[in-house]
Amino acid sequence: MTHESHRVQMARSLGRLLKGFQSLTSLPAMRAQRSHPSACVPCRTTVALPSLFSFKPRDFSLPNSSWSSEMMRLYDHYNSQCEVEAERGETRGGPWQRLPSYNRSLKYATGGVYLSKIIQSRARLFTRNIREPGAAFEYVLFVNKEEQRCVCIFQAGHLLEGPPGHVHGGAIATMIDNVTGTHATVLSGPVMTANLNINYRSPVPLGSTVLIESSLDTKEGRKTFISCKVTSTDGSKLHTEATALFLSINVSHLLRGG
Ligand SMILES: CCCCCCCC/C=C\CCCCCCCC(=O)SCCNC(=O)CCNC(=O)[C@H](O)C(C)(C)COP(=O)(O)OP(=O)(O)OC[C@H]1O[C@@H](n2cnc3c(N)ncnc32)[C@H](O)[C@@H]1OP(=O)(O)O
Repeated sequence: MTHESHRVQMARSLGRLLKGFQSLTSLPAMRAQRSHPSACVPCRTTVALPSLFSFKPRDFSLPNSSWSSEMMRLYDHYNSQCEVEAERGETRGGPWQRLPSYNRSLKYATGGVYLSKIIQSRARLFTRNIREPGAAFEYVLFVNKEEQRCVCIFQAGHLLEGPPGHVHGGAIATMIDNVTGTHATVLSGPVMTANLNINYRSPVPLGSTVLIESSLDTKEGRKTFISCKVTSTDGSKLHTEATALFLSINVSHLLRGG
């Protein structure tokens, strides 16, 4: 296989992946697969995966034993407001949809097994590359398409320390980029971060659970502008504020190395 045909195949694979990711929010239902004993929401169903996934990879956005009771309470709160499948495949109620989260992109895309062997065998999504539950980034994202906003429930583990007892600013920036970037992808398809502006207002205690909320400011041509804030779970404390600009890209942009 020539270098050029590798690139073409990878472009196709990435294109399918991004399309699949975006179409997730328009699937009949983003059903909750629950694995935590204390979770008690009415919809006990399985996760809907896009057809491009050839087998079931681990969905990191589902509860695990490291999740605090506050993390579980908020997960249940949003999960219980998620779209559920009613009879005959129709959907019922629920303004929110939970976004599943995997640690390898290409491996699970059609053709990705081949590509992953050559190019991507060791690549992992930055925020999902530590196996020990609770050690680093524990989070789940919910999207509200009508209100064009996202909510992420984030529990910061002990490996994310910056100032003693508090979360590293780079880890907070990573999560803001992750949440706003995912939100922009849902709204606009393939994008890359062009600008990220962050004001750190108060430190985030290590081990705590916080809310990261993002909302669409405006879309202008290829540009998607998003605002974001990190707060305590009761909303009383503002930890961080950010604005971000995402530019829509053609996937070939990634293959050219930018
Ligand atoms: C990739 C898709 C991933 C999707 C995954 C789906 C599966 C989901 C799984 C898991 C979710 C995880 C989600 C994580 C998300 C993380 C996202 C990141 O961290 S991305 C890495 C950091 N970003 C970079 O490395 C970009 C580097 N920069 C570039 O590549 C280029 O500069 C780029 C693409 C941003 C723009 O380049 P140009 O050539 O396409 O566009 P030009 O012509 O320069 O600009 C177009 C317009 O935008 C303005 N512009 C460009 N940069 C600007 C800036 N920094 N500030 C303000 N305006 C800017 C320009 O002034 C111009 O505006 P006028 O059309 O004239 O009005």
